[in-house]
Amino acid sequence: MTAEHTTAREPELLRLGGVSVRFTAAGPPALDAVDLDVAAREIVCVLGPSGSGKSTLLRVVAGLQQADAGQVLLEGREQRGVPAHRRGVGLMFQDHQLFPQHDVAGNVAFGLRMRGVSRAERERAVAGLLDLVGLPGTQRRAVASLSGGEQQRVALARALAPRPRLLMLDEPLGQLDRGLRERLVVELRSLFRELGTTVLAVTHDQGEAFALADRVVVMHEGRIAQSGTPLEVWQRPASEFVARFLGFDNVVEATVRGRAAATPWGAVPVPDGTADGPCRLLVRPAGVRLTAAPEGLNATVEARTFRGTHVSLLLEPAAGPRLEAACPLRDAPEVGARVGLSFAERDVVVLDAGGPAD
Ligand SMILES: Nc1ncnc2c1ncn2[C@@H]1O[C@H](COP(=O)(O)OP(=O)(O)OP(=O)(O)O)[C@@H](O)[C@H]1O
Repeated sequence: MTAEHTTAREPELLRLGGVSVRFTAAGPPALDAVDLDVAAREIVCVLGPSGSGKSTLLRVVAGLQQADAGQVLLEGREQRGVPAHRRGVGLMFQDHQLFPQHDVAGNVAFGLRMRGVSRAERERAVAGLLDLVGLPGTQRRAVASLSGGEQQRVALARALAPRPRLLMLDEPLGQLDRGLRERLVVELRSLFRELGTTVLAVTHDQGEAFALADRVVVMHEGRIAQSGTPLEVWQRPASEFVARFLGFDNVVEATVRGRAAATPWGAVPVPDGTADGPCRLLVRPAGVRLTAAPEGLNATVEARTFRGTHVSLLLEPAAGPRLEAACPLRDAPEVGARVGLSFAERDVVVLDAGGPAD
């Protein structure tokens, strides 16, 4: 350990510095000089499309994959050469791999038995953990007799049992149906908060990431495209890639001059302080306001989709590409209706330079 890691400031619980992994000499790296810090008790969710390097990142931290370059530090200590079982990290994978020949207690106690914890202590710990995950008294149940959601909780109890300093979850709720996932994710968050667990989770489901995380890290082609609180990333996607990944498609070329940008949709107001010149611009659907035609930009309603809290409208404007608008239920016009459009500055985001997402 070098001197800079022993200075006054507590080191991050996890620090990745310039971590690269390359599986093939010819292709792009799976991880490309990734820097990432995770503070103690922080819940970080890594989000990204398939193949962006999320699992590889977890595997490097766990010691299941060697980095070709860069450093992994846990509590300030370089982990190169430290085997997976000595890193003090817990892992829970998508297919939770419970041992079918063991009952619930046998599964939860697995890591404790490996560490030589006494039987009485194991029994106490298992009972406590099963209470914690909402499965009290299920010690003797066969894992095959449990529902998917219950098995997921057993897997979680097993991962928590050795009290890992860092808990890593790979698509933790991937197999479960949406309703159960939404409920479990809320439970997980409060459980981690209560225990003060530091969590690094990987998911391709943005709803899950946004509900679980203190901080969301969006990956693209082995690099971190954006890191921020769920609100920051949602409100201010940094690039066109992140915007489109989150499902925002109202992105156009624009030229900013003062407080407005010239776009194919006409003039769009931009936030104060935006630099003059060409850029890519996002208008979040909530910022596309409907007015009575023929005010503003005229458009026809092509489709409407009920989203529970609002209606999503697909609009064909008189000029420029199609637009999505989010509209309150009671105000949603019918398909075929002609409407006028205006744009709300607070939902306009100037995106970082860089080519359009592929
Ligand atoms: N063992 C391996 N050998 C060769 N290539 C690999 C290996 N593991 C991963 N890759 C490649 O590295 C890249 C990153 O893969 P990784 O599994 O980390 O992505 P991911 O974001 O977790 O994807 P998914 O969401 O599909 O699980 C992909 O291009 C993948 O094909």
